[in-house]
Amino acid sequence: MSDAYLALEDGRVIEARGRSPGQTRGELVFTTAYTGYEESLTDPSYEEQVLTFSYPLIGNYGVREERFESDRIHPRAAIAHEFTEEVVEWLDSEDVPAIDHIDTRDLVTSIREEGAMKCGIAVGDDVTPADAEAQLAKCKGMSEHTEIGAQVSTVEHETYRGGGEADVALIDCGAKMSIVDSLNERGADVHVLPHDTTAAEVEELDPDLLFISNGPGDPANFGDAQALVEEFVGEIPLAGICLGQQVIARALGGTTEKMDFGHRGVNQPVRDLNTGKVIMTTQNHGYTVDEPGDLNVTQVNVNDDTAEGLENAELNVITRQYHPEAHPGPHDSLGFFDDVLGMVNGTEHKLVADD
Ligand SMILES: NC(=O)CC[C@H](N)C(=O)O
Repeated sequence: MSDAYLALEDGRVIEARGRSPGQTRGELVFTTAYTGYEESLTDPSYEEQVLTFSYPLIGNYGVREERFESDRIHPRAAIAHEFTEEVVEWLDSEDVPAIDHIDTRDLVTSIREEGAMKCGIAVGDDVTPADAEAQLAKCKGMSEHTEIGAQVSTVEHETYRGGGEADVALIDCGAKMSIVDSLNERGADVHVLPHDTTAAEVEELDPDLLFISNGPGDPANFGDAQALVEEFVGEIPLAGICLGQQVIARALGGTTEKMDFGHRGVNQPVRDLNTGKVIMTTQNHGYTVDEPGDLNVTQVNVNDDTAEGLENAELNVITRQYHPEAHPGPHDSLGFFDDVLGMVNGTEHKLVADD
């Protein structure tokens, strides 16, 4: 155990119990997910953020690598009311500072009232409140992380075979592995490509579908992915999840904006406007599509009416703001991947023969 301080943008410095040492900073956000801490901590979309778990006990069913969504922990620090020893060992092994024995109800209420805010954290035997404040002073806003794509994306083209029924070019803006798995399970081969892949490189691959992944930070900082969408829309089917929806909307004349505190959890209600049906979804985002451009809003968040699903049937584009791949969370929306691959089967662009 060691000293620990959390300095907030609202001027407060909160004392906590230190569990994993270090000094860092990031955008302070919270998730209401009551399960799936391994998946959340390895979700690349949390890069440059400090993740607060509102659920009070984190780590109660251990740490298993097969549940990881990427090869490392992405939040810069983690906060809970209580972390188990096993999860603390994992955080410590990756040099990710962690604090607990903190009133997370109060912290979450502050974030809800004042919005996601910058914070500084100092954990160690001799740290002082001034150390946490010094970290806060150096903290950048999410939009200022202009090179965040390079921090999370693959550098090399990697192929994950699923049966050869379609070739999907997945632009890795910080992709969760479950997206690859969901496509592989449905027979598609997935080519995971760097965030700054050029149109010429995509043309050479000649995929059946261009898929823009989830990812951290401001979608405005993913200009290369946006350029690909602008290049290939109407030529091949397009799909996107979370940041992918935002990038595709921007490419098709839409706009995005920062939300106050975002949506992070595993029980966000989404209404489909065609069927009237409400499903429970997994979410992790702080930006949202404001104007959808050439896309139609097909699904909305029940709590705040923000755009959760966008489509353009003529151009063969389907996107979701939430995470249909789950991991963690409910499986209500796995059918999204069938709909996406259905666009491939329904078009003449299917290049890989079935038989
Ligand atoms: N999970 C994601 O892809 C997050 C998208 C984007 N970084 C946001 O915060 O809105």
